[in-house]
Amino acid sequence: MAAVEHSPLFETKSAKGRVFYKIFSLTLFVGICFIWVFRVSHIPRESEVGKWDTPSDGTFSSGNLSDKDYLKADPGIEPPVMVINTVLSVMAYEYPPDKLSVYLSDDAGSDITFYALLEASIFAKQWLPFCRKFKVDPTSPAAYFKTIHSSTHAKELVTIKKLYQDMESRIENAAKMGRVPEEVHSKHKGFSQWDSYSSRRDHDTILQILLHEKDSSSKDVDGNVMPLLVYLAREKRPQVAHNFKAGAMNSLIRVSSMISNGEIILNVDCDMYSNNSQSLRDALCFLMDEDMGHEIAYVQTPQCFENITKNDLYGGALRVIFEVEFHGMDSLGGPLYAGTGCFHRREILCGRKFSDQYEKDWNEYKNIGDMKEVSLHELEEQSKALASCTFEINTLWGKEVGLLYGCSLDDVMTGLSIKCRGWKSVFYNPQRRAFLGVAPNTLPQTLVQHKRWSEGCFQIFLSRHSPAWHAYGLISPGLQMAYCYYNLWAFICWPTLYYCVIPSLYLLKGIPLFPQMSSPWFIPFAYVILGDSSYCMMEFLWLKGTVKGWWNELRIWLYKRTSSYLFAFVDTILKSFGFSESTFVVSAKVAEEEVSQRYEKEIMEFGSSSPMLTVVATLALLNLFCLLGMFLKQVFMSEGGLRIFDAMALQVLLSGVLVLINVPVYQGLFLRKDEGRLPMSVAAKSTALALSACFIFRNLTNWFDLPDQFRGERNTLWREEWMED
Ligand SMILES: O=c1ccn([C@@H]2O[C@H](COP(=O)(O)OP(=O)(O)O[C@H]3O[C@H](CO)[C@@H](O)[C@H](O)[C@H]3O)[C@@H](O)[C@H]2O)c(=O)[nH]1
Ligand SMILES: [Mn+2]
Repeated sequence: MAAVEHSPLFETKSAKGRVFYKIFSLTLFVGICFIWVFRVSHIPRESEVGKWDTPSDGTFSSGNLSDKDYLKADPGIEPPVMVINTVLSVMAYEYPPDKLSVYLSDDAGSDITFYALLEASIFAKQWLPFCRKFKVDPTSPAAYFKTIHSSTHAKELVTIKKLYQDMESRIENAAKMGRVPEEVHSKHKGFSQWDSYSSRRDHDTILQILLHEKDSSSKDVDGNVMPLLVYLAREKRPQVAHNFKAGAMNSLIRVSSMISNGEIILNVDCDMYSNNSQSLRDALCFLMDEDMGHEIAYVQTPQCFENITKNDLYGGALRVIFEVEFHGMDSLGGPLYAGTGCFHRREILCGRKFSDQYEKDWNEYKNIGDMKEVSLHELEEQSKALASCTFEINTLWGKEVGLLYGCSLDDVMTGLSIKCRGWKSVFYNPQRRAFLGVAPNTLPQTLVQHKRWSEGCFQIFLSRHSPAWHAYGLISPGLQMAYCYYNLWAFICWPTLYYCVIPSLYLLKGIPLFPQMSSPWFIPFAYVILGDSSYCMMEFLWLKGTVKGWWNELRIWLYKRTSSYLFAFVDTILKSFGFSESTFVVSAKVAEEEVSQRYEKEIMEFGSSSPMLTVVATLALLNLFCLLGMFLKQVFMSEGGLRIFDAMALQVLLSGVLVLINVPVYQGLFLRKDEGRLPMSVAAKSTALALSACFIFRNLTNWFDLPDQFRGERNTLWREEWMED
């Protein structure tokens, strides 16, 4: 630990093996150039199809500032107990509590979430002193109780655990019943705010200050002040766009400016908790650094997850992004704003432009809430107006101020616009994870999440903030490229789909698309394929992944590209023509017992039927049919023997790998009986689609090939019987 504490704040280290890396990437690039040359010089012309058939070608100082933590929730899928664990974890930061304010944004406006927060504010009176006394970390009670097995303070532990469990069961009961216990309801005036509530999309602003210095009861059991705690459900009306998470964040920014006006804003998703009670102080070190701090707009921590299994079936750990790519971006001006676990300067988030003269006098800061001689009730009423759904009309909120609207990745777009205003960001990746969250634990959820991400990325690419053109000259070219790399995710669906479909169909027909093994052209193909896949695997293993984990990630890589990215691409285009509306599909955070058990066992969960799963299953079957078809023909009809494997080695390899990687899909379609299998409807649709693709393709190309029907030997061997269909 000592070594960690004394490591410098800003340090630029060259990665090891840079020379090797440069040579390697250069040779890969040369290989790719050869492949392009091959492609261009080997385009089949219709009348030449026969030719293709022949096998020949082919440090911290505590200033007078206050920090706040923003969280948001939706009680159906985001259970209140999880949300209050997030809240409690950040309330217990090792930081002067009088300078810490915690706000919970509840976008569903649920009285049960409010009830849970009320309970949490009472439990916190015991929990915070307990954390201080025993140096508890993680400070999320649920997570702490899970990790602690033996302790020197067994008695206290038993007591606090019992308190927690009682609270938990009260909240869970209320959630199960769907209403707050009558006696609680009548005791706390806060609940009366729900009297005029009609639905989660139609209600007034609900705002309640649960803990505040001015309130004498807001002290913990040791008599210490507690962090400020506020519940907010912004006003929502069906006819007014609420702009999802960005809208919620902007309401919080305004409301908090009235109540506490902390200089630094930390935002955390409701499904993450603080796992490192020092991280707040560490992040402040970057922002308050005398030499560099004035350039830094935000400090981003990596998104890490608590529920990743050994071989990470859904590639949820995002290892390469957070352990390699973000560090790389850090040297080019700083990482993306990833939406959670990020410490912002309030004024920069609110639109301030960079200037060399920008200097922050941290001592100048005054807590606005304290300055006002108003009662808590008045403060609440005044703040409510700031969360009204019409407040932003004819203002720059969402356009230049606060989080930007109109994109499913509002956070990444906001981060980019901050960079374009001249600021830098910092990637802070402490050894002890700063935050831990919940990664999706079913395939459909993973695909939906990646669809939202890739769609948002593509929207940014096409928007007026595009890193490709708008950012030109405003951020470094390297950073521009890095942003474009993410922003063009959706576009990669096309080449991936091409490689999943066309070579296999041509394999079925016996037409080589790649050079044969004995041709010199084979070398660049083999080099690029082997070089790239072994490098990716090594990188994955360096990042403490397993070989199976790498294989799983490769599978998810494929599924994302062929389904999430495809749908994201199409949706983005439709949206840009006004044919479809923005949505934010909130990720589920809890799963049924059986689903969780399968997740622990790393059995792929399909469960529901969705167009994305149909695409995945269709491609899996298409490859299976093509490969089987090819083998059958080879065994039963061909006189060419194994020559096909020389002529079409790469196609056989590609189809073969696609079939192997899709084994969980075949199992889900035909072999499994549990609830997590692929539904019958998907099985029927995908089988029909894959078979029709094979037949249509055969007939189509036969139609093209008719004049050459009898030209090459292979033609006669490979085209025939299938034509009877
Ligand atoms: O209308 C909305 C929608 C979402 N949220 C909150 O936004 C957070 C993130 O939503 P979640 O469903 O958990 O999405 P994830 O895909 O898990 O989140 C990742 O991706 C999002 C962008 O797509 C980022 O904003 C998140 O920070 C990042 O963790 C949660 O706390 C939600 O309660 C709202 O407050 N209002
Ligand atoms: Mn989430």
